[in-house]
Amino acid sequence: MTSVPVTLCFLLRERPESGPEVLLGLKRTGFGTGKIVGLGGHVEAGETDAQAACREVLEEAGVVVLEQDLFDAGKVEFVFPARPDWNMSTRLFTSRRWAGEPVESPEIIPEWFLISALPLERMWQDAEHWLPLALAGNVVDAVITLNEDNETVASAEYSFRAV
Ligand SMILES: Nc1[nH]c(=O)nc2c1ncn2[C@H]1C[C@H](O)[C@@H](COP(=O)(O)OP(=O)(O)OP(=O)(O)O)O1
Repeated sequence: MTSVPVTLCFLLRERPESGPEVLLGLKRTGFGTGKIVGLGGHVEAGETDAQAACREVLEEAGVVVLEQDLFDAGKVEFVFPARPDWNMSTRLFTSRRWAGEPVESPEIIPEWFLISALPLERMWQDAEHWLPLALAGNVVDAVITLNEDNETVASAEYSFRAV
């Protein structure tokens, strides 16, 4: 099975009054248009996963994250049996340190969400299986297989370890 390497990078901040928040965004173009997604995208030739994560966060939300401030949150394989060309091998990162305020780009309208109230009904349906684990500080190893509709979840296999 071949799969395209991609990254997702979740910026995390503390709100003393309400609790921890994560930066997600409304996808305006390309894969997942109309959904709330994590910031990220394709790993280009010659790039490491971490380099790609930093580049994508800058391109999509105008925020500077340094590689040294990324934390490994594991990986998710997205398997689309009806569209194998969509299969993605996704490296997950979190970061609590960055420079700049998120701004919208042609690709994403960024928005902070409470981790205790993730907008799961507006995200890819599979996010409920792996996103809360990754945001809680675990290293996740997940394989999500989609149904023929390329939307609903056929199976979700995962393990995780706390760090
Ligand atoms: N089932 C799924 N659930 C999910 O939550 N995220 C998924 C997913 N399948 C793919 N993704 C994410 C991983 C990756 O970050 C993103 C696809 O990459 P991009 O946002 O870069 O796609 P685009 O079509 O916009 O491509 P570019 O033209 O390279 O920007 O979708």
